[in-house]
Amino acid sequence: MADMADMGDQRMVDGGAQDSERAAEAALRPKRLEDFIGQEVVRGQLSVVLRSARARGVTADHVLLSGPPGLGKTTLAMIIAAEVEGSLRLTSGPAIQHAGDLAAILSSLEEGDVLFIDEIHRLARTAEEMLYLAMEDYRVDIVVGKGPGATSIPLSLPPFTVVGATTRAGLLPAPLRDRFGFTGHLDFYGPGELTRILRRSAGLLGVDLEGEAASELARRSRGTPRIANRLLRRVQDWAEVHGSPGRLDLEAARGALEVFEVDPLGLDRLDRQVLHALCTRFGGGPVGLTTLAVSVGEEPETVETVAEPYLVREGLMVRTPRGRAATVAAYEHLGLQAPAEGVLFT
Ligand SMILES: Nc1ncnc2c1ncn2[C@@H]1O[C@H](COP(=O)(O)OP(=O)(O)OP(=O)(O)O)[C@@H](O)[C@H]1O
Ligand SMILES: [Mg+2]
Repeated sequence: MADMADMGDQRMVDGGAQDSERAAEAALRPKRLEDFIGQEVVRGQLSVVLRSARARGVTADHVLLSGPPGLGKTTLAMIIAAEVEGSLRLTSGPAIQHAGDLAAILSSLEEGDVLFIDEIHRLARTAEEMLYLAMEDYRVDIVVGKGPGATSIPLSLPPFTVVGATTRAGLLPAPLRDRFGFTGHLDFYGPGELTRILRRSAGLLGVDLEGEAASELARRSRGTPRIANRLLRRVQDWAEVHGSPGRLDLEAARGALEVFEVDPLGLDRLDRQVLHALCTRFGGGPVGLTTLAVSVGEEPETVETVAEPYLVREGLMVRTPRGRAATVAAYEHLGLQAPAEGVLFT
């Protein structure tokens, strides 16, 4: 794998993990499609796309992956490169400030390379237009010189595959979306899938994860493999300091969940803050996304892409034409008294 030397803003590439977290994640990433657990629909479709390309001896179609953080977009991008036996080149929307940055990357591609563009919805406008041309016609226009004397030299590119990842597919301009031959949307994992992921990770870490402990962690992982793997490491820590290293039973799982204040539904700090603000400051809503985000000191985009999808999926929050609203279940979950009057969603 030939990673780009300057990956720009590293933080963007892996969703904000620190170095140690990043290394731990990398160690647990499935490397082939057959090791990727869950997401049966997307996995099946991808398998067809990749196998067909291989059978025909052509470069695989461009692939767009969308979905909330930590569900496996980067992992799948790496798997695609491995499956097509192409070198993986990594970059991200925010790392490409100017069209020239993208031109430099494109002009260095080799046949069959997989260019992974994380957070593709954050590409600069000019870069986006350059990417259309590159994806469709395998061509890039290199501008030489400045001002009136500038000329553009067309450069043809070898066939390659773009894999774009985004937490916000809705933000991609239609012309860009249309240039992807296949779009896969990743959704939250069910407890059964998370249990399998946890077992696999425990195997790789060389720890003995008992069945009940695995189920408990799976239920409290917010439908997210990244979180499941993190919790597993915290349970490992707990077992270590409580004198049973490597033995992860229900007691260790519950102990760790308590020490690290994991909510019974697996909600994290931001989830709870958003829900709490919605219930206590806005009377359950509906309230506009921006107002809600400001009240918890976050960007609207963060609330919308990181917290909201899971709250909606768990039936704690609903999206209405007039804004976000809490459900009765949200009040119950927070141990709050639901208002006697007003619009309340069940
Ligand atoms: N289906 C899966 N099976 C096993 N492990 C998985 C699966 N999906 C994700 N993981 C694990 O979860 C971690 C996070 O996955 P990944 O980095 O691919 O998420 P992402 O969707 O790219 O997140 P972000 O939007 O924050 O970049 C990885 O370490 C990987 O090992
Ligand atoms: Mg990622």
